Amino acid sequence: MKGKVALVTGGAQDIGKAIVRGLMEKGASVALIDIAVEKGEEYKNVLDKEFGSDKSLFIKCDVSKEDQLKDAFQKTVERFGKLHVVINNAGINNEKNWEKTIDVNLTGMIRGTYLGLKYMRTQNGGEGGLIVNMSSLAGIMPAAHQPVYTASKFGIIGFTRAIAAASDVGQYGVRINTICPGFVNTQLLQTIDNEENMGEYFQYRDNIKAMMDRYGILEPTSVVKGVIELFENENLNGAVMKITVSAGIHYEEYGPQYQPKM
Ligand SMILES: NC(=O)c1ccc[n+]([C@@H]2O[C@H](COP(=O)([O-])OP(=O)(O)OC[C@H]3O[C@@H](n4cnc5c(N)ncnc54)[C@H](O)[C@@H]3O)[C@@H](O)[C@H]2O)c1
Ligand SMILES: CCCCC/C=C\C=C\[C@H](O)C/C=C\C/C=C\CCCC(=O)O
Repeated sequence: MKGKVALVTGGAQDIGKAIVRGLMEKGASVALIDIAVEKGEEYKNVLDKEFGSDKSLFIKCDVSKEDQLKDAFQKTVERFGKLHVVINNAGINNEKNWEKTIDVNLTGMIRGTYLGLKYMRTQNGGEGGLIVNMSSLAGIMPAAHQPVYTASKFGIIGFTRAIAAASDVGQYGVRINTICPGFVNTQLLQTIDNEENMGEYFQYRDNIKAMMDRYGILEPTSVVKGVIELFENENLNGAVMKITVSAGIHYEEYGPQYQPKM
């Protein structure tokens, strides 16, 4: 990771914040992109003291806004000269304002992938690299009280597997993966206690809490381990990583995939 440049969306808090630190500890320079300005600037100050002020960059950006996301990628490359790792991690849980969930979780992630490819594809003068799109176990097993969150996370997996195949066929030099964690101990889990997020599914919050008790809750560091594994193993393009308390890091197995002839 030494000499590599990474961009992490939703990097000011919880899973994204832990990934930023994990990549910097391995020697990367990191741009953390987040809508939360105070948290982002505060974290950047902490990182400056630990790693040096030239090693990270905070950029205020709403990933659902095309211009802001384009600008964030451009600023990252202007500042660090290149780009090797993109972690499209920013995500929300809002079943009431469900269109926003699609805008942030799915549209933002698709745009983040295309922008990553723009700067990283070898055909464009990039040095290749890795894109990780944060899905969820809810992208594999439908979560009854999160239908739109589930749709966004299924969409991330479908898009990522398809674009990873395109990268193979087109020899982009970029590996593209999804990570699907089970419950992780973050502020996102607090949203189930909020009617503004859950809408009509608010009444089922105790069922969801019972699931958390049954399956257990991961710490963000487990997800960091997943990212490092995907960076270090170059043979996993398109793989869908699952992380659970009971089985740790493992991979979803799919049937044969349509593969155009080269
Ligand atoms: N916590 C879990 O149980 C869990 C499980 C599986 C997957 N995930 C996924 O992991 C990712 C991170 O989740 P988390 O639990 O750390 O959530 P979190 O709410 O704790 O943190 C999300 C971060 O994203 C930022 N963000 C939100 N909307 C944004 C936007 N429009 N533009 C830019 N930044 C934005 C927030 O400010 C925050 O810093 C999400 O994609 C989530 O769906 C979480
Ligand atoms: C069931 C939905 C809970 C919604 C809580 C709010 C946001 C959390 C989102 C996470 O991405 C949900 C992650 C996983 C839910 C699906 C399966 C449960 C875990 C099963 C297991 O660990 O083996």
